[in-house]
Order: sequence, then C-alpha cells, then structure tokens
Amino acid sequence: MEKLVIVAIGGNSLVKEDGSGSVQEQYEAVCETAVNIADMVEEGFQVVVTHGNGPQVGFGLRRSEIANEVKGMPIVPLVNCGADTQGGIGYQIQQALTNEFARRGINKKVATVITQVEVSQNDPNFKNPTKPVGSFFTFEQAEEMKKEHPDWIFIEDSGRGYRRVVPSPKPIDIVEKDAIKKLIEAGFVVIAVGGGGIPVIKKDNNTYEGIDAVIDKDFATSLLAEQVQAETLIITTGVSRVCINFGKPNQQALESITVEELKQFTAEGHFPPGSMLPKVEASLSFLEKNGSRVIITDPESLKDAIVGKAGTHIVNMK
Ligand SMILES: Nc1ncnc2c1ncn2[C@@H]1O[C@H](COP(=O)(O)OP(=O)(O)O)[C@@H](O)[C@H]1O
Ligand SMILES: NC(=O)OP(=O)(O)O
Repeated sequence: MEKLVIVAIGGNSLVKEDGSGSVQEQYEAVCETAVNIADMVEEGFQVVVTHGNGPQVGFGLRRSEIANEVKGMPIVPLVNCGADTQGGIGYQIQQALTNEFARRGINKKVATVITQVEVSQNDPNFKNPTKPVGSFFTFEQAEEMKKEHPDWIFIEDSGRGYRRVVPSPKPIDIVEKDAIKKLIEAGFVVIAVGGGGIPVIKKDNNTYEGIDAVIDKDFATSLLAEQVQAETLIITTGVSRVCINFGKPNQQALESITVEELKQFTAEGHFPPGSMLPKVEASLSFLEKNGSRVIITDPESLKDAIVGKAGTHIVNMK
C-alpha cells in the first residue's frame, strides 16, 4: 500500500471570520483544498481526510436558537448540530474530490464515514468549556450578548476577536474505526471524524448515546492516525508555519523542530488553547505513539509541504 497520510482541514480555513460566507463560498474553499489533496494522490500517497467544524457548528447552533426565539421552533441539540456539519462538510469534500479526480482521470473513489467518537461523561472538560465555535465578535459585542444570554461563555481567540465556547471532551475511541480501515484497505480516499467526530458516551450492552459537546478535530485526527497506523499527519490551518512569539514583533516561524524542542516551546506558553495548542498537543501525541512525522501548514502549501519545501515539520528522533 502507498504511504498513508492523514490530512486535517481546519474549519476556519473554509469560512470568512465574520460568518458572512455563503455555502457556495465554503464549497469554493473546499474545491481549492481538493486540488491540493489530488496533487498528493497523484504523487502516490494514500490519503485520509478529516476536517474541523468550529465556525460551522456555532453557526448551526445559533440558527437553531434564533429560529426558537423568533418562531418557537424546537432547538437542535449541539450534538446534532455537529452531526449536521459532519454530513454537510463531508458532502462538499466528497463531491469536490470526486470531481477533481474525474477531471484529472484519477481512478479513485471517495467515501465519507459518519463517525461517532466516544468520550467520557466524567471528562472534566464538560465543566470547563474551551472550544471556540461560531463567529468572532468584538469585546463590546460579546459583553452585550452576555447580558441577553448570561450562560454563554466567551474567550479571546488568538488576537482574532471573542468567540463563544462549548465543552470539548477528549476523544477515547473511534466507534467506526473498523469500517474506516476497510475502506482505506479497499483504496478509497476516506473522509472521517469530521468536526472531531460526533461525541457519544458508551452505555450498557455496547450501546451509545450522543452528548452535547464539540470534540477538537486535531485530537480526534491524531487518534484516528494512530488507530489506522498512518505514517504522516498533516494539519492544515490559517498559517503556513507554526510560530513562536506569534503576533509579536519578534515572531519567528518554525521550519523543522524536534519533539523535545516543541515541548519546550509549549511549556513556555507559545501556543494558545483553543487554536494552536490542540494542534501541537495532537502532534506530540501522534509522534509519541509511533507516528513518523507531522506537518502543520496552510492548505495552499500542502503539495510543497509533503516534500519538505513548506510548513512546520515535527520529527520524531526516536
Ligand atoms: N504560535 C502560533 N503560531 C501560528 N499560529 C498561531 C499561533 N498561535 C495562534 N495561532 C493562530 O491559530 C490559528 C489556528 O487555529 P484555528 O483557526 O482555531 O484552527 P483551525 O484552522 O483548525 O480552525 C492560526 O491561523 C493563527 O491565527
Ligand atoms: N471541531 C474542531 O476542532 O473544529 P475546528 O478545527 O474548526 O476548530
């Protein structure tokens, strides 16, 4: 089999920050990423695609709340909003890749797996929401909204504005991992654990039940990479390289870095929670469980990054 690479697409890389982008505009952004993924397939890599849903799940939740406030329509629970984004974004990636392969005459089939991801009901993150979802707001807008919705919690997100946060438990297991493995073995380009997967808790007799949360897609992707024994994990996001002193005059982009160096920079606080920290922690976890390499870059740089010409490369010196 070709070398197995997992590519995680950041939810923010598919939308406009203020949430004004249309579904068609999101599809156009997906199509641009599909071109880069098709390049990798042509280079001979077997690719699994995962994606985020931070903006989209927040937009869906807000649409449901507004429909409830204005028309009394039933609220769509957060877990279902997540499932909806997994289907909606999965559909767009699936169609964009299918069409790109058809245009190039690449003989590859694409399949999206609706993926449940097990979490623990006792995960402390349920009591401490940290996952930013939906649009970015100014401080004043966030304060205004808190007056109307006292239970909402906002955090400042990497200098980009304020965002509402929801609980984000850690993924324990991927319920559909065997189906995903079978599709990979059969040569499919698989899209899975979209939006970090649909959070579920395990009940008696191997049954599952959805729970309101948004799993970080970087952690879910790292777990998938481990479970399907991928060689390389690529996390695409809004920046071409991870930086130290991000946003400061002495900002420095990292090209190649060891696990030990990355741990040191993490301890020094260079990576904020809710944005770069989960990517770094997910990368370290994958490498510590025998993954070979991780690349963090933007979607445009994918083709160059895989051959070492772009992105931040984190290497396992073991
Ligand atoms: N140290 C850092 N290096 C690079 N980018 C950083 C750093 N700290 C914060 N960021 C910001 O975090 C963003 C990635 O987080 P986010 O947009 O939440 O991820 P996603 O692409 O998965 O939606 C980057 O685009 C950048 O704006
Ligand atoms: N679920 C998730 O982590 O989404 P983003 O990558 O879009 O934040």
